[in-house]
Amino acid sequence: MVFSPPLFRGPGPRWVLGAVTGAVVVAGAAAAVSRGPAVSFGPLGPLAELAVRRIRLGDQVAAAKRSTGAPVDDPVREREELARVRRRAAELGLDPEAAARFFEDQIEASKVVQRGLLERWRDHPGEAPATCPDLAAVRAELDAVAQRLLYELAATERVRGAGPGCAVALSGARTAGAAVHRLDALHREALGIALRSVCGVGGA
Ligand SMILES: C=C(O[C@@H]1C=C(C(=O)O)C=C[C@H]1O)C(=O)O
Repeated sequence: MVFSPPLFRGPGPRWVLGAVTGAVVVAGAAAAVSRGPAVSFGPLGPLAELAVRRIRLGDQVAAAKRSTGAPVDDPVREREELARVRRRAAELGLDPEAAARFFEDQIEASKVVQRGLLERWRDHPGEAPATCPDLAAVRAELDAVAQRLLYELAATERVRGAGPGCAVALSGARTAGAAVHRLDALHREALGIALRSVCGVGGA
């Protein structure tokens, strides 16, 4: 289910706009939770959904690394991913460097989640997952999500260039994504990092 409010461009005090948007978002998200299916809010909703999906995959990466003892940081893998992002962004008519900066945020968000969870599981071993995901399989999923994120960046170029309208749309999408997926403080922090440059990621 997708809510698609128009971008607000009219005059009027910003706080009224923010309050109304916030109320609509929370009400919409709460209704969606009660009905169960995934929901995305507004024109940037799908992008926020994908960012949440990628952050959630960080949980599985952390579980895999907890079992194997592999470090959170893998600079070689990061470089490979960013090179691929630059290449594919250019194919889609996006600014490769801006797209790479957006993905640096996705990577940072994942590492914040991984470090947070590994610390939590070290201090409370009873909360640690019993299973050990296959890191290669999780990485294949991360790659698939990356491609979808790039498509969304391309599809939302106009919205992301809409100045204050972008900030309003992003706030709604982020709030709805966090509420619908019931993100805890750690994952909300990660979502903030993942989406912080959305309104500044330009096209070619
Ligand atoms: C997700 C991983 O952990 C880190 C985060 C990465 C990412 O978000 O793409 C890539 C490499 C690691 O620095 C991983 O090792 O695959």
